[in-house]
Amino acid sequence: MSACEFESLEKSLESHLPEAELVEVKRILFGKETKKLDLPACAVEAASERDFELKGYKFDAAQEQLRPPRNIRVGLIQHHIVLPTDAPILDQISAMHSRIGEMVEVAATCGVNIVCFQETWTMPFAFCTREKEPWTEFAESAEEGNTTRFCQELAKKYNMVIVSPILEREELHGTLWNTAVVISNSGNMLGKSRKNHIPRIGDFNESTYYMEGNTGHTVFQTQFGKIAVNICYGRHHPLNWFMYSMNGAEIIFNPSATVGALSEPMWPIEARNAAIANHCFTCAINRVGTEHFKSEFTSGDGKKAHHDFGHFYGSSYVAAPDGSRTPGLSRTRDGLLVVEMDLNLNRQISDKWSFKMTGRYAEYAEELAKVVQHDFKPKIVKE
Ligand SMILES: NC(=O)NCCC(=O)O
Repeated sequence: MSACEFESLEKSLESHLPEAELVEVKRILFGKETKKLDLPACAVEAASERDFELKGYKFDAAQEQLRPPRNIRVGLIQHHIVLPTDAPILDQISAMHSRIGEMVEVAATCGVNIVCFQETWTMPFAFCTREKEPWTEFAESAEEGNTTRFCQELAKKYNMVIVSPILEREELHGTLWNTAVVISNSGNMLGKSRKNHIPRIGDFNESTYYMEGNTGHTVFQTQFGKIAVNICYGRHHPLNWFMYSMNGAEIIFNPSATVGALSEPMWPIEARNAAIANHCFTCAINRVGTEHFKSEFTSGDGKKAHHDFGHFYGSSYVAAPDGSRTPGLSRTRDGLLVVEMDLNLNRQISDKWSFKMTGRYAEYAEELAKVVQHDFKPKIVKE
């Protein structure tokens, strides 16, 4: 079986382990067995008809005396590109809009309050090619673009906050960015958050296309909680998660596009660790499939030129501040993960572990200010 045919770790464990052992394995692997969420039969039926995986889980928090529970539902959507990469651009974008439209409809049936799509969801991840055309034509205005308009309609119709990561074109200066547009459940655009860290690894030649973000670590106050978006490669930077959390994020989304050979061993750890370290929920989303490009490209590794990027392994999941996590979606199929969470858990875990209270931030700030100076001398004691 090839890596791109292996559907999921959980499925494999479920089909090979005796039941009692499976319970223990899941407890160790996922922190505790996350409760399954009962989803409406019509949603399950629609997902099956529309050929995508639908899974639901629930994170509980303790009942408090002074605060009512703050239960909300998030939806994570992972998907293939719909049309081949050489189809007309508008057709590719429209096909992706229809696919997302039918998945969001199911999310609405499942009571999702905030949905997040994968990184640059309207396009193939063509940055491996280093060709500017036609890929830059996928870029749209975050404020006025068709994709934002499309999401605004969905947000209003379903009373849902939508996080829509796109390739953004800022018309005034012609600058391109990798941007998550955040749309309120009222249908208004709440704002945008640009990708802070651009990869320079493997075929992720993204610095050829767009710039490091300049929107800092914005947090969006929505009706369903304070949310932030740490786009893809930003998940390797603990300080990036940290700064969103310092600005008050209760849920940090990590819309991504990453391939198996490069990052799969890191995937289950990074967002989960960020949830633990920052007393918040994190949501990691990755696309699925293998995308083929007409022109060959090389990977700068001495190997032959090739036409495809490698396998995007999906495996989207949600992690909670207590260190537990949901099982992942499939490595191969489109999917919607619906997760109910009580946001009160963040403060409960903060009171228990107190990482923010015990963090020596003033000391770090002082030392870091010195470290970044060009004449910095490391503090090393020698015999
Ligand atoms: N899209 C993106 O930033 N990918 C970089 C590779 C990775 O972070 O796994």
